[in-house]
Amino acid sequence: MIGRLNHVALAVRDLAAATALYRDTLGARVSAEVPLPEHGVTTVFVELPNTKIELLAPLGEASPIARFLERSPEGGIHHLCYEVDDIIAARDSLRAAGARVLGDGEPRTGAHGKPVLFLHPKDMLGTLVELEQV
Ligand SMILES: CC[C@H](C(=O)O)C(=O)SCCNC(=O)CCNC(=O)[C@H](O)C(C)(C)COP(=O)(O)OP(=O)(O)OC[C@H]1O[C@@H](n2cnc3c(N)ncnc32)[C@H](O)[C@@H]1OP(=O)(O)O
Ligand SMILES: [Co+2]
Repeated sequence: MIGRLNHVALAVRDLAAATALYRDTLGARVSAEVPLPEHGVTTVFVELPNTKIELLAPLGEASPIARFLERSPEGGIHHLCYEVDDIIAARDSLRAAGARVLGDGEPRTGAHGKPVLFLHPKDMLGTLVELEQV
């Protein structure tokens, strides 16, 4: 079912500083900031040869990463995103296995314009998992 690792997401307080660290200190290629108000975050993608790092900053009052940053003020690894061929088949199979799909269970359009879903961290070894249909 799951395929390539599409990205590893880091929640950060200061997106400009995080972008400068990856661009200037780590010498990586980084995208422009992209606000995703429907997801309550602003994102920057760090392009690596074998995957991407998604830098996430809260956007708006109801950001889903706000409490994460309250718990971890320095930021930290927020989620892993795996690619799937068929997100509905994956969702239904995971539900049958007892995993909780977050939100209303319907895929939403993610940062890459593709359908995404999230699985509860408590069902995924303590790690928030995102699935992206490619
Ligand atoms: C889709 C656009 C873009 C893309 O790549 O395309 C993105 O990735 S956007 C990313 C931001 N959006 C989301 O993360 C949506 C899914 N996330 C959620 O719905 C929430 O973050 C949720 C429900 C996972 C946690 O929300 P919150 O922290 O407010 O809930 P709790 O405080 O009640 O936490 C419950 C329980 O889970 C633990 N937790 C929370 N977040 C994480 C995490 N990222 N990794 C691991 N564990 C997490 C938290 O510590 C609580 O544990 P407990 O033992 O009960 O204290
Ligand atoms: Co993501």
